[in-house]
Amino acid sequence: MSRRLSRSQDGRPAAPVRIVHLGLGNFFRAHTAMYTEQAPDADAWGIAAFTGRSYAMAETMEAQDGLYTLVVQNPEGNDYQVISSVVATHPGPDVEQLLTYFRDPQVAIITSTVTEAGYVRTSGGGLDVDHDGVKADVEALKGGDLASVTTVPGKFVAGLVARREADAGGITFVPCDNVPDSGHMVETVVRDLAGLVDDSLLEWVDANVSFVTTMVDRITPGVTDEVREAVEADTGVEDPAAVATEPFTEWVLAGEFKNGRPAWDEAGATFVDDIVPHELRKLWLLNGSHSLMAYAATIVGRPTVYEAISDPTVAGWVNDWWDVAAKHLPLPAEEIADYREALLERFGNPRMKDALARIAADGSQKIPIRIVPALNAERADGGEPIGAERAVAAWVLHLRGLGAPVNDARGDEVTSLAEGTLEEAVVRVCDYLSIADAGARSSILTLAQELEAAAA
Ligand SMILES: NC(=O)c1ccc[n+]([C@@H]2O[C@H](COP(=O)([O-])OP(=O)(O)OC[C@H]3O[C@@H](n4cnc5c(N)ncnc54)[C@H](O)[C@@H]3O)[C@@H](O)[C@H]2O)c1
Ligand SMILES: O=P(O)(O)OC[C@@H](O)[C@@H](O)[C@H](O)[C@H](O)CO
Repeated sequence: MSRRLSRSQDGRPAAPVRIVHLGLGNFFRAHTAMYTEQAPDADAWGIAAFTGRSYAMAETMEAQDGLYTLVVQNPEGNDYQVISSVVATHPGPDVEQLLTYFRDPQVAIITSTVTEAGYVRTSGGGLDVDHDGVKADVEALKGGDLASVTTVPGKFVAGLVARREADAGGITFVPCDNVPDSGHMVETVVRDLAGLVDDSLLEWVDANVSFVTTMVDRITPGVTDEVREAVEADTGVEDPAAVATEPFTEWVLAGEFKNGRPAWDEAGATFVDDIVPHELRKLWLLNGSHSLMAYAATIVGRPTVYEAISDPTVAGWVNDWWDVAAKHLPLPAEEIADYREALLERFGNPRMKDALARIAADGSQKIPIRIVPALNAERADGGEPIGAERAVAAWVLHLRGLGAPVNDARGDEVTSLAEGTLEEAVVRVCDYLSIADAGARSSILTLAQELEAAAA
């Protein structure tokens, strides 16, 4: 007879809320919440977590007092750990509750994993002021109706307005999405929005708010019934909030904390002054090859990372891309070689069922930062970055309906780029991605034709 998790039965008292998290998804449960759990001062740092737009995970976790099972899928078998750092869960639309936390001087940190698209930016990196949700948030904030905001930047700014009114002191944003210079990214959207609704907030932000940049790494697939069944069979717990992940984990942070932080360093996180090499290593080598496989490997009938990397042709494409990226990474060759080797091992973990359809989502936010910088840099150096160009070619075909389905925050805009003949599609997508080099465009067309011919 299986049981459900509960704090009283599992002997896990709840810590006071000092961290608020936006985006109660799989990755947060596998990574950020786990670091807080493992910090030696975890009993002082409880997390209140909000879902995005839905209610489901908040309700599921509330029913088990925020506890959940973390499943580490080692190649040789699972490890199970009950995580207790999440002490309260709330549906994303409950902005009143979010404001209550912002008004609390004890709350010191706002973490987020809301996907790249959640920060509602233009391709230039600023707040997308033409976005309908942002426009509505501007009006709500101007009218003092803080609880009506719906976008993530809207929630951040509403929270800061509430915190200033409550004179609750310093606070730090710690975004944990796969975005380079993520602290600066959040600072930009917050400042852009604050500037539109209340200029005086900017000065208060200068004095009271800091933005920490992070590099986060732990491959966390969507949860399957197989995972939940293994938890029940092996631990006797029926846990609808269980999440499965790989053994590897990394968290690198840079920046100042205004109001303290957990001893995450003692739980394995690394604090650095210069985060750029760490970000680029991970974003280009791991996420770049992920995106390449998500588009190219699904076209040739490989639906998961494991199946893709086990196919020598796809593995060759990944290596082609890594060869391009390696030339433009500001890192010692040996470090890059070690990371490539480790990635092959991680991708080759047969127990991880990581669907490439998950990774394919929101390519409009990912291809420009994961692939295009190295592609353009190599062309500018007179090289032929075929490994990068193949990723773009595959994305063009993906937008034309081949391979993984399109699920993109800018779906209408980017699929319309790929209409018409393949030649027209390549030109429009290259314009969109700022790939101007004629040789690159011609190579992308040839590679797209080859991939189309190889489609499963
Ligand atoms: N899964 C991984 O392997 C992994 C690893 C490193 C980093 N990340 C980062 O974490 C992010 C989330 O990944 P996940 O696996 O937790 O996904 P997930 O789908 O499990 O969770 C995403 C969360 O973000 C919310 N969300 C989505 N779009 C939003 C929007 N437009 N506005 C507000 N909230 C929104 C969702 O409601 C959900 O709570 C990724 O986009 C990535 O940047 C993921
Ligand atoms: O999470 P996304 O959507 O930004 O990217 C998909 C994957 O590349 C990503 O989730 C990786 O699994 C992760 O970044 C590994 O740390």
